Amino acid sequence: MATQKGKKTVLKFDSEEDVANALAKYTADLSDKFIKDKGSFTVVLSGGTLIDSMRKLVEKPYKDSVDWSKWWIFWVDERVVPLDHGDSNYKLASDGFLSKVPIPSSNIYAINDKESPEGAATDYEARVKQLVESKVLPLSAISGFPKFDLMLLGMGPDGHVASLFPTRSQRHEKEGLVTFITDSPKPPPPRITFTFPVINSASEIAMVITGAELANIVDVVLGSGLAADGIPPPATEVSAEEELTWFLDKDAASKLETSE
Ligand SMILES: O=C(O)[C@H](O)[C@@H](O)[C@H](O)[C@H](O)COP(=O)(O)O
Repeated sequence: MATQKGKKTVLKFDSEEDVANALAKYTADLSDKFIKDKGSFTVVLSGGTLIDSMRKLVEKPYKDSVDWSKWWIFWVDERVVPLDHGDSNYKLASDGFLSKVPIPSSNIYAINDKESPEGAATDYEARVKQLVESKVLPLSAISGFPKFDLMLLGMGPDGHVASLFPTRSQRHEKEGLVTFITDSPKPPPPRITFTFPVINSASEIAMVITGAELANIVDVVLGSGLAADGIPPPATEVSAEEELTWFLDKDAASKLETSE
């Protein structure tokens, strides 16, 4: 299957607040576009600070202007803990975002938290495949994998995205849609995660990266692409079929060459 990488754009903002404002407009504009084009908007969330970065989306004008009834929500990775556990990405998103906008609950795809990590990955993959069957999710004409409209991703200081870590095998998974890990270097250990073939089949991807603690890895990923240990950080593998957009605040971009 031919691979095609879309456009890559790097946006730098003076503050995290400016990133949040820009992310809200970007997401609302994509919502309008996809709902106009195909009647739905499929959005894949990360955990971590991303949900806080989405806070402007649940304020005016977007709270009232976005057609939330046409949104479908998924997670790019999830910790295999009860959905009401403090470590759950579902709980994080529910408390900070989903409880504030009227997305139909039947359109929100949380993991089956009664399963083992392997069982939860198998279950999530089956449910994504069912949505392809029912035409909610198209298949990418390039990769043949399910194609989500928008993925909102964070990145760890080691350059991990989702739960695809530099020294773990899951980053190399090329067949399955969803895999699992039981020894995540970032706690908690048990997680499920979309694989790179699914991530990189998305139409649009936003990498939302703020804070000085990520400045080094941002310079590696957007600069040399090689970390000190010589291992390419997983974030260097991220691409979108239409556009990959990096949203950086000044602190996260502080090590980038000014010419970037
Ligand atoms: O489940 C998770 O932990 C996230 O999906 C993870 O991939 C996160 O996006 C990065 O670790 C960045 O986390 P921060 O945004 O908190 O820095």
